[in-house]
Amino acid sequence: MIELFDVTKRFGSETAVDGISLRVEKGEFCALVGTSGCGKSTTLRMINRLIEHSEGEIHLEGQPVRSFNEESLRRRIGYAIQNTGLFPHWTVARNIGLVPRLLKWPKARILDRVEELMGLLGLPVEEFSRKYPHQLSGGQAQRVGVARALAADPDILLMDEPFGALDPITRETLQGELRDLQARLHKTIVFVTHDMDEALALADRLVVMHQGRIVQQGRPIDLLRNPVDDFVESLLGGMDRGLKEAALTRVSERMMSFGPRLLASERVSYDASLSQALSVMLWHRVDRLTVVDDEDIPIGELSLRRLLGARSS
Ligand SMILES: Nc1ncnc2c1ncn2[C@@H]1O[C@H](COP(=O)(O)OP(=O)(O)OP(=O)(O)O)[C@@H](O)[C@H]1O
Repeated sequence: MIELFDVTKRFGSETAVDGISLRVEKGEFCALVGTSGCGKSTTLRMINRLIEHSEGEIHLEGQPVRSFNEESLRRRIGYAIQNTGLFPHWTVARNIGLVPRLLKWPKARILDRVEELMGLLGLPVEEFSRKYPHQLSGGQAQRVGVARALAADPDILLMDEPFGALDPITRETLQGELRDLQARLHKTIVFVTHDMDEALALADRLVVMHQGRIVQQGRPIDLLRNPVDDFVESLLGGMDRGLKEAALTRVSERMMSFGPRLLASERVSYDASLSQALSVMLWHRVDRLTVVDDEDIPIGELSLRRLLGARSS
């Protein structure tokens, strides 16, 4: 668990972070969003003490972060950043093993861990372990960055725009993989991003910052439905909020289980989002879809009325 109590950071006369309080539960995925310069990266870096806070308290598992020495912070907190920060003259394997080496793990254990992580991040050992960062694509380099952040099996992962420089398809793939990793490894993640769709898709808790302060935080769906002011509303997509909300709702939440009836001509998975279902309806000019399970077996129906939230079909 990470807790910030009334934390302020000043750089000279400038206040970058202004009295913020935040609690990220164990295993929670928290996304920090806001306009450029609002203090997101500074907040992240105060958690692992790359930047020292000026006022307030930051706690990890109930202990002040200042009471941890450098080694135990390295062990507990992984850090991944946009341009990966990989050492250009080190191989992929050596880059991933950085923190375990600093922690003086035995060589064989480091090797095992590096290979395990390369497997986890979809980087075949034979192909990649001896490559250098300049021989990697952007997406591969980001995977190495995430593997390195996970190397010492930290409870906490801090990620600053880790997929920022990637094309939309690679980015979406890595987002999906991060979501799967999170589901399997239950890390506590604080994630900074400029991309609202990325934040909405990944976060359990969304934290909106503006000029060094937190203006609203909560579940993405709650912020979409009840933004506190015009700033939050426009940051969350203004008129597109309805589509963003539909992207967060599964077909299974709105479908009608089958009674005996005619199948609709077009199908959609129970696990698709309402925005995907709406897209299928628009594309095929139909107002009802057959809902299918993972084996493509019909299990229900979604009508446009139900998609829009009406109770009867
Ligand atoms: N080391 C520093 N020295 C002086 N000022 C700094 C330093 N780091 C950040 N700042 C200032 O603090 C404010 C917050 O910066 P920060 O990088 O945290 O914002 P951000 O929300 O992450 O922005 P972006 O989305 O553009 O990365 C900015 O005004 C920035 O200029």
